[in-house]
This record gives sequence, structure tokens and C-alpha cells, in this order.
Amino acid sequence: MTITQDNPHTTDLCHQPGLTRLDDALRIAFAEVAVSVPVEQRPLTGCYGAILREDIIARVDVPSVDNSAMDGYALCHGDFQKMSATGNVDIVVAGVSLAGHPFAGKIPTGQAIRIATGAAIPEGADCIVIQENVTANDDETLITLGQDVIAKTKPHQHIRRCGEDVTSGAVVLPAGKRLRPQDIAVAAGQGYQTLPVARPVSVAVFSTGDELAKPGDPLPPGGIYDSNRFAMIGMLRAAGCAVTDLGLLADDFDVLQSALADAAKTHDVIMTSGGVSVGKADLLKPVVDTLGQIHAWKLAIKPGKPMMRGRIGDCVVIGLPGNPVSVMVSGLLYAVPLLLHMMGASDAVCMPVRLPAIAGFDFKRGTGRREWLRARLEQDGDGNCHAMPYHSASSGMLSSMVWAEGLIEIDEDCGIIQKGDSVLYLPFGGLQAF
Ligand SMILES: Nc1nc2c(c(=O)[nH]1)N[C@H]1C(S)=C(S)[C@@H](COP(=O)(O)OP(=O)(O)OC[C@H]3O[C@@H](n4cnc5c(N)ncnc54)[C@H](O)[C@@H]3O)O[C@H]1N2
Ligand code: MOO
Repeated sequence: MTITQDNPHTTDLCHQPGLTRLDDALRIAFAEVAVSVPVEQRPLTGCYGAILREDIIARVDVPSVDNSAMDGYALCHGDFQKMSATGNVDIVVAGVSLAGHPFAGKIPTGQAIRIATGAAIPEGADCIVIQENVTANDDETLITLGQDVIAKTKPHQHIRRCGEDVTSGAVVLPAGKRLRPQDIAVAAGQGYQTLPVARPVSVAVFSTGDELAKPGDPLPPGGIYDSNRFAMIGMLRAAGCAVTDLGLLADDFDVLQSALADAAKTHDVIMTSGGVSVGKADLLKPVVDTLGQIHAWKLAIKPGKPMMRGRIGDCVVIGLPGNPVSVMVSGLLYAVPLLLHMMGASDAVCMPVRLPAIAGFDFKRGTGRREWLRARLEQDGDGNCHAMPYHSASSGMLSSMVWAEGLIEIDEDCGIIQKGDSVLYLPFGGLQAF
């Protein structure tokens, strides 16, 4: 497969010095931008997707007592092993232990207790025989164990030990985690009603460009509908940010200056698309330079190179490039990790999942930038996963992101990839903003 570039007839001019590698850019950004949003105690059902800000310590053992993993009969292994010498064994059922209603007292020697899943193991019992493996009389006061069942029964079988899941005093959820349903369920299992999580970072979102029209408005000749704002808002919401949609801004210095100055007063972050390259109408940099400071511009990444980070007062400004794939790639791999960092996410949480896959393509172009190809995995007959790139690497082709299910990552220093080589694949599901 041949992957076409934006313009295959031109030489790529991006081996320029002055581009910062992504890893360095993120390291610098994490050092320069503080974990700034405050902690709030939030009820559990409001915590899905939030960043946990303190370690959560187990308050109770889970299970709180030894209990049964199956419905059946609790017995003392040694008792019926002795009795089985003569063949099948009849055992008297001395009582019942149900979840929430334990059997009070000790099992009489040589007898059994009817037991339900989750019920406490009665004193004197050390194994459970499931009800399918015994014959019981009608009122379940007597059971018969066959010799084959007795031979297979082991001490401690089907018993869940006190504290084997969670031990009181242990850290069940570490600070910096992004909370998933199972994390919140574990906190509930420990009796927590609220959790200390980050207040969502507030992000004001603008698209910039004179060519842009709002979906629903008539499209002027040569105009295009604004799609980037919808990609940005979706990624930000999925990453757990509180988003204010501030619409479209014209390529006009005064318009941009006034809108950014206002938004900076009431938001932690401003995110924009477009106007960060070197063209005449690319005014975002001079505007941020006038209102505040520019801290980073131009990354050694493809797509997304002209990405800009700056500050207006206390507000962080992230200027993403206008090309629709660039806005998403630089958003997913630079902006979202930085926003998660601001909310106190651990470094591991901020980073995408990178999986090894087999290259299903040849690639011969070292740009000196880290590059992502829009991709899908295809399985061969032996179950091996081959990463297949989209036929075009153009950053203007948004439909490629609809086709794709992930990204192939090509290292800055990589020159040639041949079919069958190992490559890294970033499934969209392993990015925090999908
Ligand atoms: N001489 C150079 N030209 C360009 C360079 C360069 O290094 N030297 N870099 C190129 C790269 S790479 C990118 S990416 C773009 C980014 O430029 P801008 O951030 O200034 O973006 P715009 O020029 O405003 O727009 C680029 C492209 O994207 C379309 N666009 C913009 N906003 C939206 C939107 N909200 N929804 C949909 N599409 C949008 C816009 O119409 C343009 O086609 O610069 C290269 N140029
Ligand atoms: O290729 Mo540019 O790097 O983002 O479109």
C-alpha cells in the first residue's frame, strides 16, 4: 500500500530545527503548568471519569468474614472423609446459613449446614460441596454424598477468605487515577459516599477563520462549515472538562484580542483551532503575545506541527492548528494529556495506550517528526493483528478519522518501516478523549 502525502510533488521541509519533540514538549508543559484545579468532595454517582486527588484507603475487609462462593452445603472435610470408607455417606443437615443470616453456633461433628452464596461459613466447616453434587431428601434435612464426590472434594473449596479481595488499611484507589465504574464500585464497597476529585478544568472553545460558517447557516462561496469546534468539544467533554462553546471568531486582531481577553478572565483554559501557522491571517500568536506570553510553538509532530501554548493571566491558552486531523491529533496527544495533568491525573493516566502490532504496510519517509497514520487493525488467519493505514496522510481529510479505529505511531528517528515490522498502535479506546 502507498500512503499519499499532502502534496507528493513537494519535498517535506519540516526537518527544521526549532521543533520540539512531543515527549520534551509534554515534560516542559507538565513542569510549567501546575496542577491547578481545586479538589471537591463529590457524591459517587458524579465521579465517573473524574480524577481522584487523594489515595482511598480500605475501611473494611472484603469479604468481611469467610463466606461461601456457591450454593450448597458446608461441611468439615476431615469428618466425611473418615466416614466414606464404607461407600456413600449420609449426612444430617443441622441448619441453614444465608447471606445476612448466618448460622449461629458450631456445626455438630459429622453434620452439614445448608449454605447460600455469600453466607458466612459456620464454625467447624472448612469446605463447601455444591448442591448439584449431593442428593437431598425432600425437606433437605439429609444429604447423601457419593464416593466420587467425596474423592474429588478438597479442603477450603468454594470458600472466599476474609479480606482476600480487599484488606482493611490498603490503598484501594491511588490518587491520580481516572475513575471508571469499577473504581467507583470499589469505593462504594468500602462505604464511601463521596470522593475527593478534581473540579473539572473549565475550557473556553473557539474556532477561528474567516472561511468558517456555522452548521445551519448558508455556506458562502469558498466557505466551509466549522467542524473543528465539534471535535474539540467532544474530546474535551470525554476527557472530563467543563466546556464553554464560544463559537466562531473572524481573522481579525481586535476581535480575537477582545474575545480571548474576556474568556481568560473566567476560564482555566482557552482552546482554539486555526490561525497558528505562518500565514498573513494567522493572528492567534500575536494576539496571545500581546495579551500574555507564548510558551511553546511548533512541535516535531505530524500532523499538528504549528501547535501553540501560551498564557493570558492565569489562563492557559492552547492554540491547535486548523487542519481537521491536526486539531484532533494534537488535541489527543498534547492538549488532553496536559488538561488531565492540570486536574491531577498521574502521568500514566495522561498517556495513551500503545500496543505492538505488525506493520501491514511499507513506509519510507523520515520527517524528523513523530508521525501518526490513521489506521485500523486487521487480523490474519493465525490471529495476528496487522496495522493498516488509511491511504492518505493528508491532515485535511477528516473522513479518514471516521474510517480509522486508531493511530499508527512512527517515531521521530524512524526511517523505513517494512511490512512485517513491529509498530506501535494507539487504539482510539486507549485515548482519554474518546
Ligand atoms: N508556509 C507554511 N504554511 C503552512 C505551514 C508551514 O509550516 N508553513 N504549516 C501547515 C500546517 S502543518 C498546518 S496544520 C496548517 C495550520 O495552519 P493554521 O493553524 O494557521 O490553520 P488555518 O490556516 O486557519 O487552517 C488550516 C486549514 O484548516 C481548515 N480549518 C480551519 N479551521 C477549521 C474549522 N474550524 N473547521 C474545519 N476546517 C477548518 C482551514 O480552512 C484550512 O484549510 O498550516 C499549514 N500551512
Ligand atoms: O500537517 Mo499539519 O502538521 O498539522 O497539517
